Amino acid sequence: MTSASFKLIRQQHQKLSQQLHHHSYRYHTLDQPEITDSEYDQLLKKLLDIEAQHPELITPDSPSQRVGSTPLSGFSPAKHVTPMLSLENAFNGSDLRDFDTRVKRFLSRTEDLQYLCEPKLDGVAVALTYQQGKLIRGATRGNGLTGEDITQNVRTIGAIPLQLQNDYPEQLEVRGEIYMELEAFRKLNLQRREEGEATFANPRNLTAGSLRQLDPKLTASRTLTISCYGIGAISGEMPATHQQLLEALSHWGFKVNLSIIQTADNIEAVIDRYAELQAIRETLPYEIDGMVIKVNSIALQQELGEKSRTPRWAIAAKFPARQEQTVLESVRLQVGRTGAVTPVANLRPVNVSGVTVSSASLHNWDEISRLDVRIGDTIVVERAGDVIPDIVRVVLEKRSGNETLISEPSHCPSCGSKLIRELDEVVPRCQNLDCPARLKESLKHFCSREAMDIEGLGDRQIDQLLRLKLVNSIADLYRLRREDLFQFERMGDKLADKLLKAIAASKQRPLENFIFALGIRHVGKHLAKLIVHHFDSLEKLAATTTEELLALHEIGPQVSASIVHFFNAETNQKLLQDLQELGVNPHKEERISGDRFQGKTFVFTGSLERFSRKEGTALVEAQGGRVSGSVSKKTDYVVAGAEAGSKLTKAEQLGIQILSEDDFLQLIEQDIEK
Ligand SMILES: NC(=O)c1ccc[n+]([C@@H]2O[C@H](COP(=O)([O-])OP(=O)(O)OC[C@H]3O[C@@H](n4cnc5c(N)ncnc54)[C@H](O)[C@@H]3O)[C@@H](O)[C@H]2O)c1
Ligand SMILES: [Zn+2]
Repeated sequence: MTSASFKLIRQQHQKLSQQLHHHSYRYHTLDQPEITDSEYDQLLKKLLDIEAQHPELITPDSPSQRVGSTPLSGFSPAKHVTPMLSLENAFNGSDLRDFDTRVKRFLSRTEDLQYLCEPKLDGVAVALTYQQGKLIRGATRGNGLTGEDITQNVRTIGAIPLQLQNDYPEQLEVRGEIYMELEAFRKLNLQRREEGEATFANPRNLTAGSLRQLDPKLTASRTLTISCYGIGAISGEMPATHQQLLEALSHWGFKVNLSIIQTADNIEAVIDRYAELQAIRETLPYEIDGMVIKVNSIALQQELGEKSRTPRWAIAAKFPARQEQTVLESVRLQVGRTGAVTPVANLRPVNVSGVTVSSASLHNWDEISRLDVRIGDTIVVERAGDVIPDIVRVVLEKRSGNETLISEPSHCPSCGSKLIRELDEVVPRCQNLDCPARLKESLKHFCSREAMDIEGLGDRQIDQLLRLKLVNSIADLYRLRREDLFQFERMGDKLADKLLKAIAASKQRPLENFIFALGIRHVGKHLAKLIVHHFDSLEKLAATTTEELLALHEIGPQVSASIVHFFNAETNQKLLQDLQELGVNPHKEERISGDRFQGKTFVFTGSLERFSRKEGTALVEAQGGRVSGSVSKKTDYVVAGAEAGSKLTKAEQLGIQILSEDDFLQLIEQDIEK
């Protein structure tokens, strides 16, 4: 090679390194990536390819040698006992076969080589330290050697045990991925979209943002959970295989994805499982961005050891990004119930990994200028967990010059009044309280299932009510007469009766539904529940102060200000009075109900002392859970009282989480406190 061409390669290497450092900082330290993960992975692969050809270019500060990025200074530093590493990447079967070859070349014996295939959850890595079974520290990965101490935030996550169970080791550091389920992510984004707040690009970003901020109340208000996949340190005996280690973790009370983890006896079986997992990716309740393959035997893991940045005994097989190119045809403006005007892109329909996509989120005008996206542009669209996909970037090579700029509107597309954008806001707002678009969104929200649950009043019917001018406010819903409804298209006697009945029935909804239905900014279903737990009646809530609200576990300054502001507004006071006069009488339900145990099955066994079986069952069912009489693979929790027998043994064999009576009550209370 001539010295001139080597110089060129060195320059290329330098440029890639700079780019990678920049993006790694944006992603790991600021939680504000500018490119997608797959674009980052491609850049890294280019760098690795150059370094494979020219090892002399590998310096200790090359992105290929470093994990993560600098920890944030707002947190106390948390030094790791053993480094938290990254994983090498594979993108296809051939990369996996290369991995298998490398592993076998390194090992002195390979007869009992077996792999473990785990889903690669896309969240934030944490190290949880336990002493004598008590959680004493939670830390982020940071740069691998030092992370951030986020103990206070981690403690608010219900799925992280504060106290371990059974025969736990005296010293233990567990590693896992904190993440947010898709449904919770979508709900939160929807709420933020309606309120004109910045939405999150994907659940990982949201998780990182919720964990790495200084107010534990904010962390607690976001429904995060965890999946544990390994350890950093352990006292006492180490299990023989990684699978046994994971089973032990589950036995001690950690959440482990046991049902989806599989062993594979050779690399072809691994590749089959990779395809299988990719096929079920869309059906999982959380985002996975690949599959992690680990050598199952701990002895073999130790023989293989680590490189500077990655272990030799594991690899991450990434899934391809769910991206396609299409054309942005036009932009429509949506007016939310708080008056926020947000832009949505109408796209030429395109199939993105099995789903037809015809619109994408543009988020807000800052985002539009950052992307420099214009009408007529060819763009890259990506599905990343949200119902509405994202625009990743503009394909500049395809720009013809005929594209038109997307300008920020000055007037409301619905009522024509002047829009105002406050300094700290990302979108402009219509200030007109009587704006038809705002009323429509408020009505839709008010009637929705999780709010007043008025069956038969969906989007279409609400459109008609407004068009026929039968309703000019939320209170008007309760003033509707039978004859009014006959102005509807295709309305018969039966249907009209049914609708009137549904409206009347909504007068007796639980208070938490009503508070949620009011559409107070920042008050989602979860907070509405919390508020009802503390204020017995609407009157008490309406008379509250910011100080009183701030004393509650999950309520911060923004939320408390918003609630007080809502009840101080004259129009809202009038609305509440009208509703009361019309007989809307929301009440506090005796037992706090929720959906925290939705899809979960409990089994009670042994003799229970703190509560009866019937009471226990009621508590589980109030949270949407199920109680069964026998233990099977489908059981999620076994609550064991004194002298529990065969059911307990079976649960232990199956690695099902076992709760003492106290653990169970703690689990129930956690929800009520939150
Ligand atoms: N978009 C950007 O600008 C940008 C910048 C930097 C990094 N990234 C992305 O971040 C990732 C790279 O960072 P990385 O070093 O964290 O590597 P990685 O995410 O590829 O792999 C390591 C991580 O995987 C996680 N993990 C999930 N399930 C696991 C399991 N079952 N077993 C073990 N680990 C598991 C752990 O948190 C671990 O730290 C890539 O996805 C990359 O695309 C993106
Ligand atoms: Zn308007």
